[in-house]
Amino acid sequence: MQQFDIGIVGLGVMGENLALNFERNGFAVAGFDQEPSKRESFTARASKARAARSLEELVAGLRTPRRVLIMVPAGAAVDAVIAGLAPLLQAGDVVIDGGNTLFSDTQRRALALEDTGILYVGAGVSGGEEGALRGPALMPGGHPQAWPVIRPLLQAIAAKADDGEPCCDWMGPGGAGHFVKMVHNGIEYADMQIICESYWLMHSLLGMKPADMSGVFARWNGTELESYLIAITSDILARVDEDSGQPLVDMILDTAEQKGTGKWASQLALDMGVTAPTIADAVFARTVSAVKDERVAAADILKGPRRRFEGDREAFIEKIRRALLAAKICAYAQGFQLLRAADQEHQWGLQFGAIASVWRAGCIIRAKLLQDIRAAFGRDAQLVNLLVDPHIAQVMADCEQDLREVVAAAALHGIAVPAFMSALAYYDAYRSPRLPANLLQAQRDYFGAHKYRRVDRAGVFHTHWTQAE
Ligand SMILES: NC(=O)C1=CN([C@@H]2O[C@H](COP(=O)(O)OP(=O)(O)OC[C@H]3O[C@@H](n4cnc5c(N)ncnc54)[C@H](OP(=O)(O)O)[C@@H]3O)[C@@H](O)[C@H]2O)C=CC1
Ligand SMILES: O=C(CO)[C@H](O)[C@H](O)COP(=O)(O)O
Repeated sequence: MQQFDIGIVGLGVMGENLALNFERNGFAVAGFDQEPSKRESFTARASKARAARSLEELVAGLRTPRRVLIMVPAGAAVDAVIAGLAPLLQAGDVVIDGGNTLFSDTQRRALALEDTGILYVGAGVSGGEEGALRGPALMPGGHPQAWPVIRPLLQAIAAKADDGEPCCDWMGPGGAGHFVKMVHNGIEYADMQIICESYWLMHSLLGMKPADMSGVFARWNGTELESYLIAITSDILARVDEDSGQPLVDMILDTAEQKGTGKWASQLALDMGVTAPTIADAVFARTVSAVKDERVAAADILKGPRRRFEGDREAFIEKIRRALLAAKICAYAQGFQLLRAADQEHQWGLQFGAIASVWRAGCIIRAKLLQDIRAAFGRDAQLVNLLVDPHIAQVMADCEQDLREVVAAAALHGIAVPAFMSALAYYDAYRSPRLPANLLQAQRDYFGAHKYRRVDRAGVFHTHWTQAE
């Protein structure tokens, strides 16, 4: 009997919780996982949802047009699931990949399914385990005919912003949904890194203990910085390790891992010629953390300053807060630049205000600041850079001196704050009518006859630099 509204393939952290979310919202759900223990735990947690023993059984139980959500690890597993599903489905059925898939893989898969009439969707899903269960932010994109078929279900399970709007909107055709999610994660990487750098400055420069820093982050969460990541940072810093009795954060090895979305965002920024250094530096901050043994050995060889912090500690904590706000804005500016470039290249018709809207709740980067960002794109939907919106530019003007002082203090005390530094460099470069690229062009022309353009007349020019005048 065809009784299920949606089938979910992959009942791991995300798939199982999304299934329970659909069920709570009144939808009949069937799930399948290749791992029998996952099917059992799913059946145990669900009230009416069923675990199928095969893809055939899953598909046979779905109402038409069938809706199948794939929540397996990105890459080969998605291809394997599609290969299993496609022969079982028919034209008009919808397949949604909700994993963190590279957008070009989504475009490739959509193209491969085109002749079958199966409507393929790549949906960004954010919110982690808790978000999946209680209400994630959803960023679907792909075959436009799929949207009316999946919209009622996705908008029902999505987080709701303060104004009641569901944090789920159609991003555009092709790989638009997965591209938007990748940029979300790039911003997530940068935001996490500047929060870590703030913690590290308070630890290294001010000698603060995690419990005290937890209080600082809790206080900050009552300001313009209010966000999920600031809130969880406060919680994390307050947690005591049951085994050692020490703050748990001090017992965690300082080597960061990553699954690839921040790297893709940085690679694509380079490919598209978009300046996104704070996102890239957040990725590099993870890679340098990962070479722990090298860092420990280098610490005995490489010298740095030995200074103590002298100054007003409370005033410096406030400077860090304001630097964090400025750097966070720079990270968002870079993320939206990336979206803008991709939109121009792929003609997706991305609505930047709607994207900011969707990120207001449910997702990992949810933050009060997104209200301002949404308002900025409301004032000018084609805003060339978030930084030049009048309100955002004023916030930057209010905080830029704090960012400078925090970066300067870090540099003078030998504390690595790469994301803060690159945010400041981005801001200064972007607001500079002149940069030293004139000399760079001359160097390129000198050694490679690459030519340059002049400030006083049109055309391209080459100078025989080694010939006497
Ligand atoms: N965890 C998170 O916070 C978030 C994750 N995501 C993305 O969502 C996707 C899923 O993540 P997550 O739930 O954490 O991953 P998990 O590893 O927890 O779950 C994936 C599940 O899919 C199963 N699976 C793998 N291949 C197949 C297959 N061919 N057929 C059926 N089942 C299969 C796995 O089984 P087995 O264990 O046997 O391999 C596993 O049970 C990923 O792309 C991830 O990046 C997105 C947002 C947040
Ligand atoms: O997509 C997510 C949140 O939005 C996932 O949690 C993702 O795993 C985070 O990336 P990484 O594992 O590389 O830190």
